Amino acid sequence: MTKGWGNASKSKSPQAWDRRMTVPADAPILTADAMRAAEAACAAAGVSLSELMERAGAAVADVAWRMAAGAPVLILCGPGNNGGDGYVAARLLKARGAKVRVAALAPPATDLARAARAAWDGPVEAFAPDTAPAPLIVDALFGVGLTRPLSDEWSAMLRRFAGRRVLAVDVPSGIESDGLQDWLPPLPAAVTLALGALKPAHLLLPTAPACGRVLLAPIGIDAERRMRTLPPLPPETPTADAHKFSRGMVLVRAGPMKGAAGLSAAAALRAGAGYVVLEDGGPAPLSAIIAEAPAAFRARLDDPRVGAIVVGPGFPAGDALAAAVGEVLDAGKPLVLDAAAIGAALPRLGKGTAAAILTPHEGEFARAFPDLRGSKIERALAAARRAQAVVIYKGADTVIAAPDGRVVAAWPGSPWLATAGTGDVLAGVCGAMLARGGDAFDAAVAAVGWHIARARSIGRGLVADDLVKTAK
Ligand SMILES: NC(=O)C1=CN([C@@H]2O[C@H](COP(=O)(O)OP(=O)(O)OC[C@H]3O[C@@H](n4cnc5c(N)ncnc54)[C@H](OP(=O)(O)O)[C@@H]3O)[C@@H](O)[C@H]2O)[C@@H](O)CC1
Ligand SMILES: Nc1ncnc2c1ncn2[C@@H]1O[C@H](COP(=O)(O)OP(=O)(O)O)[C@@H](O)[C@H]1O
Ligand SMILES: [K+]
Repeated sequence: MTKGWGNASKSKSPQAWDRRMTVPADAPILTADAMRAAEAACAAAGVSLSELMERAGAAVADVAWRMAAGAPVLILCGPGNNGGDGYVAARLLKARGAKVRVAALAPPATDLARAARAAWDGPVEAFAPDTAPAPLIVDALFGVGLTRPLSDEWSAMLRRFAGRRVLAVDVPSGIESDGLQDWLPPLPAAVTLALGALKPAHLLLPTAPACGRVLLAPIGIDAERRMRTLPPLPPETPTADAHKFSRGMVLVRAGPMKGAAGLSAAAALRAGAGYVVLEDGGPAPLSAIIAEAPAAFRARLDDPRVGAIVVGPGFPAGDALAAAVGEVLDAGKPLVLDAAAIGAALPRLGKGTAAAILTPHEGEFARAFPDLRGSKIERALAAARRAQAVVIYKGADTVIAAPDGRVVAAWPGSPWLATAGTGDVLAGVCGAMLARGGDAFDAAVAAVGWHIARARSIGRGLVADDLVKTAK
């Protein structure tokens, strides 16, 4: 990833988390290249690009109409097709009776944008340092075609509108949509209307907070579903004939910091595992956890009812961890590997080992996969392929990736999770979801969804124990 904040962002501090930062659930995500391929497929299937732009502009006009609520609108148009969407929206808003002004940064440079400009019958101002603002600004300057940071001059012109309500078309201008650069936009948006699909930058740091509330206008693009946003949580009700072992049995291997493994074990129980065994148990938030001495725990590794083993929480790197990881890998059961257990297991993963979920945070990821480059999505995918395991690359912008190319981006989570021990909880929840049987990627997605939903329902004052102490 390119370091430095680009010209646009020198004076910016991170935006406070805001409840209005939302994204649609289970929505497709496309890179700029994939977007262009989808656009070409549409054209091949008989939907013209001008029809796509008309649909995009109509969706922008709809959202702008509601946001403006009768107040004047200023639409800023760039030279490309993002600007084209702006001209279409201007025409449709004017036809609905809205008070619309258009200011252009440069003349239209594509055939589509030229046609959209020609169909707008109102005046076009030059976007300049003295352009008068309006209560609603529609940012249609640059979308997925941005190839370099905005100039200082344009950034300053945009910054003058800070504090106004801003609707960004596709992405706030200045953002590199694939999430490869950390350029921040000079004018963050209250609402971003993603066209056809969400883009990685809507869901990854540092750009996601600047997109505000992200809405999706489908516009008829047939986006493949390999990459998507977090789906709604599946129902958790046990089947009528459930018994404790059919709901999944989870083993949690403890290290020297026993509280961490205790949290994982409690989380596995709370997330629906029917039976949870904690090796050499120390303090644990729930007394329903079965604590066993190391010898008895080792004997358990062969128990055919075991659905998943969790190792890593509270277990620093060293010989003891290497031995513990070796034993659980030999057991051939589905695994959750957290913290230093990831690096310890890596050389053996994918060589006939059972399904595994790895749960690295940023530092652990960098230690285990120091050579990987690209966006967080690309790095998570490359790690998953290398380890032949599902990777939950944690953080405020958690990304879940599978070796077969599936990705779920979980932005926005809950910032109340930024407290010690919540990663131990996530590892235990992964254990519960994995122990149900089924696909490890689906288990990881369900675990992240459970974790975030639980954190949101608790909110202010959350400590890791709260995630597991009560059913609600
Ligand atoms: N795909 C779809 O299905 C649909 C896409 N649609 C819309 O199209 C948008 C993509 O349009 P796009 O490809 O024309 O690119 P766009 O973002 O308008 O910018 C390109 C222009 O900006 C210029 N330029 C770039 N960076 C610059 C900089 N820093 N400073 C100055 N100039 C810079 C660049 O010039 P160049 O780099 O060639 O010098 C070029 O002239 C997409 O986001 C969506 O809104 C919808 O209409 C419907 C369906
Ligand atoms: N700002 C944030 N927004 C959403 N989730 C967060 C944020 N900060 C941390 N998290 C989540 O909290 C958990 C923290 O895990 P980790 O760093 O391993 O903590 P620990 O090792 O203390 O248990 C992860 O699931 C991470 O995704
Ligand atoms: K834009």
